[in-house]
Amino acid sequence: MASLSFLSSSHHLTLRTPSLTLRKISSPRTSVSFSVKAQSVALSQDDLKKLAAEKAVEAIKPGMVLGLGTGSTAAFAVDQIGKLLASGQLHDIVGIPTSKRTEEQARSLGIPLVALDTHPRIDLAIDGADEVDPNLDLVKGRGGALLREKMVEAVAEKFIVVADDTKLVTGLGGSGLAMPVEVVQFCWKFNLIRLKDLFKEFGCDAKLRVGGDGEAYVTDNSNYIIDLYFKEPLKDGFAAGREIGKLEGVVEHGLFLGMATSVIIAGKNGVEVMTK
Ligand SMILES: O=C(CO)[C@H](O)[C@H](O)COP(=O)(O)O
Repeated sequence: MASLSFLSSSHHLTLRTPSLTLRKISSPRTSVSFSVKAQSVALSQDDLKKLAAEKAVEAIKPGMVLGLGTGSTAAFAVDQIGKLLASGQLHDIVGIPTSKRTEEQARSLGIPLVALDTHPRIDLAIDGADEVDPNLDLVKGRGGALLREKMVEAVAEKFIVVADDTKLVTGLGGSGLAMPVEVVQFCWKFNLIRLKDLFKEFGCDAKLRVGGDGEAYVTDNSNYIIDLYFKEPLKDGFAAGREIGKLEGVVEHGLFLGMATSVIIAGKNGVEVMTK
């Protein structure tokens, strides 16, 4: 049993119980187990992300080809992999980064990197998510890396999602936050209108993603992102994904369906491992 030994600096969530117990998730399609015992500590959201990420890293074995995710939670996993390599507790692994950001981070930590072209079989991918539903279906890509993430995670034998419990939703699209669609730059407005029309029954709004500089956000693959905002959760994520995929000029969408092997969720009550 691991125990929580760190304290947070900001955004406190206080654990008042001396130890954490198992909380069962009601979906019949997932099973849950607890593996963390906590002392009475205050945890920030970052602490929770770190906790989930480090739990996932425990699944890494020497010799593995790893998919390295993108985002603030996945970055904790990459950090931990770097630390274990540096201390000699982990060896003989290679990573395939899902974004230029992650590539830079991994290089700075001395993690050996390869490409899908030379290593088309991935043993384990670890990545964050924006929404996780009870069937372990996901929305991903608010960090803009959805295309490479999907390419890597689709071929991973095992895909562990790491998140804090703010990412749990009862239905995809239910957070009211962006569900990204990566589109080619050519006539992006045309696809924005088509996407909005496609989901008008869900009260969908569609917006071109804009970066910090006020210009259109450009992905690592030189595409744009159209963010979809739903007023109510999608009834059928698979049907939605199929319909989006039919639009010419759409490169990828942020619905990651049937891909996660397990989801590690950290919350104020502890760490839950949800599996199918
Ligand atoms: O899909 C992603 C990036 O494209 C991220 O995994 C997702 O946005 C979650 O990020 P964070 O861990 O920062 O909340």
